[in-house]
Amino acid sequence: MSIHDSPGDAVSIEARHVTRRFKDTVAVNSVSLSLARDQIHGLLGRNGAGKTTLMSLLTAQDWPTEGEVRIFGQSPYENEQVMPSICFVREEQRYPEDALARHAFRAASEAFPLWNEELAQRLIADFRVPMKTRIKKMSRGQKSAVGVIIGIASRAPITFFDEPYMGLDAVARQLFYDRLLEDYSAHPRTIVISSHLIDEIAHLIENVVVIDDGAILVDESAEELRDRAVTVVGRADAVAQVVGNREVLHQEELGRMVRMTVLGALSEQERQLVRKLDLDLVPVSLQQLIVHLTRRADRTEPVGAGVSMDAALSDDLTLEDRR
Ligand SMILES: Nc1ncnc2c1ncn2[C@@H]1O[C@H](COP(=O)(O)OP(=O)(O)OP(=O)(O)O)[C@@H](O)[C@H]1O
Repeated sequence: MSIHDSPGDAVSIEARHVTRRFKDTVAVNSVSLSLARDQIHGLLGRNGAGKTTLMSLLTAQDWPTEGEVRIFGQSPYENEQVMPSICFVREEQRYPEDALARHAFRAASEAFPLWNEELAQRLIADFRVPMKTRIKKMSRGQKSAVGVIIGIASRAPITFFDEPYMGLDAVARQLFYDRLLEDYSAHPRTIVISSHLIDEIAHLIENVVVIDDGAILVDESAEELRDRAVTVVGRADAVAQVVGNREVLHQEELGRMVRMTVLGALSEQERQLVRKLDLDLVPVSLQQLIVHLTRRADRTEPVGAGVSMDAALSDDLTLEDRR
């Protein structure tokens, strides 16, 4: 029995007050995080927020300046039980000078005990990976496809994808999402994806982690997060009546019609009003919500000292309170 088979442990990776400094830059600032096992986590944040650094720490590819990372309850460093459980697909993966795709796949098949060759072959055909071209000479999208295939076919109990879509066209990205979800459903494991294309991966992710300026801003289920805001569509005067003085995240107008996304769930009474006024409620876009939260954090100091998203999103605050 390998360590990830051990029953009862709901957490696959835990970070305790993890800090990573590079000279004057604090890339990750006292982050504490527990990643539930067998879920797909989205790691989101702006450029330079600390995503790649945090991923390197959580996969034990890098050492924290302070704090501790535990994987399946163990210290991962030079731990031969833990390391084969982790596959980290980086944006800029380096391969040996003369390597062909088959060399990379063979190395992965040797490194990851749960590697599935049949799945790998199917993905190679799906992504049309040229098998006779050196990886170095491949296009960006083809290189990304090699990484994505390794990430999926490794079936590693912990798989990280750091912006895996670089250079992949829309068809190939969709293929990646579909194949990942298919294989994850049949073989659940812990997956962490960092991406700027939030709405593209929104349907995949079950838990959302947002990092900003090295600190965790949001760590909650995608469902809970979505429930914190609502989009109301219909006649402008009727929409205004329903949303009251809630904070507006986004608004689009088309003549007398308006589509307004506001913070704060609707009460049953307000839902009745929505029906009476013939308005529509549509699910809120995760991207809009996260863009808003990140912008808010930029305006509100200091994030690390407890200006939590709970406060930012609290239904109890009036617009005036928030200013
Ligand atoms: N090796 C390094 N040496 C010095 N500074 C670094 C190093 N790696 C990262 N940083 C700094 O740490 C901060 C976080 O970088 P990181 O690459 O983790 O961000 P990111 O969220 O992945 O960004 P992006 O979305 O642009 O890829 C940045 O300010 C970056 O300049």
